[in-house]
Amino acid sequence: MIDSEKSDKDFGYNSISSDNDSDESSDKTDKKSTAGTLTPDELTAQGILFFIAGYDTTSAALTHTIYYLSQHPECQQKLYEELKTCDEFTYEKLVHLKYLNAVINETLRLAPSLTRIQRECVQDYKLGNTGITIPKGASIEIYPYAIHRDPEYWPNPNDFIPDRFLEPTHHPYAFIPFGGGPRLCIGQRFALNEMRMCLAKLINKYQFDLSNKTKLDYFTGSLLMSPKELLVDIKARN
Ligand code: HEM
Repeated sequence: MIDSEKSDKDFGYNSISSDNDSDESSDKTDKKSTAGTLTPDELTAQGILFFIAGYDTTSAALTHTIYYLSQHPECQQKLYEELKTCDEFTYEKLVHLKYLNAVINETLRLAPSLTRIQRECVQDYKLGNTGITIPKGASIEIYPYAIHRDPEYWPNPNDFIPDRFLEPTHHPYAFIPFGGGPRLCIGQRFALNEMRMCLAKLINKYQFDLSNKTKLDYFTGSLLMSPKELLVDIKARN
């Protein structure tokens, strides 16, 4: 869906933490890595990033999916019916379940785990015919949350309507839960597989309903849309 073949230069910007500047923020005493190697600081940073980027994002997305499905029992039923048509839950089979994928996409549209993507402009860049020039050095903040709810691209933008992803016609950059360009989320495929498997197993066995304790509160002060907890009623299906 996203043209990740395009280079950042096509858009006039580079990722903030590009290879060239990655050493600037690290301890001056830390040895610079040479091509093909990582310093201990870089290894630690990558390890921490994988925990934050790889765990919290997916758990937030799964929490939101259960929340929306509890709010919309008709969508949950439709998903359950689709799952019943699948003889075994394998990655290969789940990837073809259209409604399951639509539910996940619609969840990531309404609640993109990462609300903000950052870039730094590396050269003056004219923004089409808008008359706006982004100056070199400017920090660029891209808000998937706002783009995903723009009524210009999404009719009834605040409503949970998985069907809109069955035959999607949206502009590719109107849906960017995993970012875009060369720094697109490296874990996108893994995360989607993980979510498909987890949801298939959960919805196949259990029914989730809103309870009078259901309330979505978020941890604040982070880039992540990270729910504190989700209390819902759970019934085992027969
Ligand atoms: C639903 C789950 C996930 C969402 C919504 C998500 C979203 C994102 C977004 C928006 C970015 C920034 C992309 C950009 O700057 O253009 C990103 C980067 C990244 N993600 Fe994910 N992510 C998810 C799961 C994962 C998983 C499972 C992993 C690892 C196993 C992962 C690893 C990373 C890493 C390492 C980066 C930095 C890539 C770079 O700067 O080159 N993410 N993710």
